[in-house]
Amino acid sequence: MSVPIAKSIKVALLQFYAGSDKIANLSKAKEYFLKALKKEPDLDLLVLPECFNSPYAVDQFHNYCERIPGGETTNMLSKFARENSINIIGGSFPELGEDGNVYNTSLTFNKSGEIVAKHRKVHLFDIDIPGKMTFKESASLHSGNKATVFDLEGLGKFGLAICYDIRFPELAMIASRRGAGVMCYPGAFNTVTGPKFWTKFGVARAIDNQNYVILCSPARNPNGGYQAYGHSMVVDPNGDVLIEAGHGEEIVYAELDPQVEIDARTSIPLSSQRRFDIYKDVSKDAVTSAL
Ligand SMILES: O=C(O)CCC(=O)C(=O)O
Repeated sequence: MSVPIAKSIKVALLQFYAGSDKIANLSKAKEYFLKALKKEPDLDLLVLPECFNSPYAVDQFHNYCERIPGGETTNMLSKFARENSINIIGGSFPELGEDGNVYNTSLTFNKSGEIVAKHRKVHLFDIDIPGKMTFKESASLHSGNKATVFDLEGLGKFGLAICYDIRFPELAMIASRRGAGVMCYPGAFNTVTGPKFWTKFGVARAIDNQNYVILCSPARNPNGGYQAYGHSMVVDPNGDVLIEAGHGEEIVYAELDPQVEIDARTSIPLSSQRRFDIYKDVSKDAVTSAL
């Protein structure tokens, strides 16, 4: 029986908002890292929100984008992870790709500061709810073209996607079929769709796949611009919300217990009851998780 998460994982979700000064945003991220580690020195994992080094605005992404590796955001995250021997899921920030296009990209670093995962947001946030919310990421961003699943040494297997990606259950399913025990979404829902959907998606992806789900949002910015929903949360494999932030700047902490996941999967054994023979019109990925 493979074990999706290898040990109890102590995680901190850093919910803060970004301003227009990129260097100040990076300093703020570092300040929040240090705050979290001071409060909980034995943390295994730090998680940042979507677009933590720039305003969340389609006309701004190209002003903040940088190369990976080599850019100042990647360098700061890598250095902090290495110097503090801590794993970091680095929210997301605008990446200048080798093709000259800009992507909304999330990096994960291991304790040695190495990049172990890179996810480019696959589903761009293009919606129009008349009079309430219009957003068109595709006006300035290009989309990624792969699902992201990776190992964090000593902790287990993770899936990673960004915000709007959560509306497409396939990415989380692929991660789960490949053995992930945790699905993480840095995400910046807003005050229109957040109250209606955010928690439901977190719970749905957890129950669908019987894994932990981490949602990490920016805080609401009192100085205007895009208003994120906040409410960073951790949901357990039974769909119970373990911890939930408000909408201001704060850090929330949770512990992911492997036994809860094992119990959920063994008592309701969805993975052995799946009928891939009748799902032929839905993508089917390699199955490596035996639970
Ligand atoms: O799906 C939603 O309602 C919000 C998505 C979003 O804000 C994003 O993808 O950044």
